[in-house]
Amino acid sequence: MTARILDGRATSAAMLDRVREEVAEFSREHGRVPVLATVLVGDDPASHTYVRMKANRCAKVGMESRRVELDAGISTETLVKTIRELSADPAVDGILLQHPVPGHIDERAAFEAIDPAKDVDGVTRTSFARMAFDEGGFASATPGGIMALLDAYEIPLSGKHAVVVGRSPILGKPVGMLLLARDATVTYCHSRTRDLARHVAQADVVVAAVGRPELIRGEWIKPGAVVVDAGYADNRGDVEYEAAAERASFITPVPGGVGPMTIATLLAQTVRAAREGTEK
Ligand SMILES: Nc1nc2c(c(=O)[nH]1)N[C@@H](CN(C=O)c1ccc(C(=O)N[C@@H](CCC(=O)O)C(=O)O)cc1)CN2
Repeated sequence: MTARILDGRATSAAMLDRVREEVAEFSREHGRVPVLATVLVGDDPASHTYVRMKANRCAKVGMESRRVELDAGISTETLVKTIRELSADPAVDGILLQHPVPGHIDERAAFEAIDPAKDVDGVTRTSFARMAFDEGGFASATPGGIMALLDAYEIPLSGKHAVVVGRSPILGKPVGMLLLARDATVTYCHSRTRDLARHVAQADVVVAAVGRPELIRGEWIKPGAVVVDAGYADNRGDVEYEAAAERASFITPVPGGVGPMTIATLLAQTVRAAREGTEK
């Protein structure tokens, strides 16, 4: 079997076309465009690239982005204060704090300073709980993007065994919850899992979200499985792509799979936040 590609570039482009229309409609109705504030701490080149990509995509759909760049040495208190100010600013609709922040900063405290109504990246406890209870909060951007990609290809999930490799709060954990909400049977694997290969080999759907290039060997993939690779370290996936593609029915490439869907989801959720903000 040779897998069909789950094309995140094409799917996200279609999503962004819809976002562009929604932005135009919002602008006609409210006389302004939605605003996404991005907060970046420090000099990590990859993080700078991702924030720049987000700002570029905002411009392409007619949305405004406001970039806040902070010195690597700032304290948690200063970061929290900056984010609280953005949360209180009526001109800002959505807030994104680029992960990771430098090690001395309490990232959780910084995430929690985001008003849940503006948490378009789905990183707060409130968003997580709303996701877990299926109460319509903002999804974490990458998990939301993964679900949108699976839906675009009409991949059935109900009753399927999904194995999520990784348990980070903004990726592995929430994607498992979203799969569970769609009636998949979910197994989480992580760094202490014994015999990862055995678990992966049982999966109808594999979501690789560990950030360790090619950790998942192609020969582990069950023939016909759907493989979603959310790895992005150095633009390399967590899955041994060529070998996995020989066995899978569908597979995401890296680049061109999950990454573009992450940004499209972030922007879609920003327009939604802007709309919901005006309904209050
Ligand atoms: N606050 C957040 N921080 C981080 C997130 C996140 O969702 N929220 N995810 C990652 C990084 N990330 C977004 O921030 C991200 C990574 C990769 C891509 C992407 O589209 N990659 C392209 C390839 C890159 C290129 O074209 O140069 C691809 O896969 O095709 C988007 C977003 C960690 N931090």
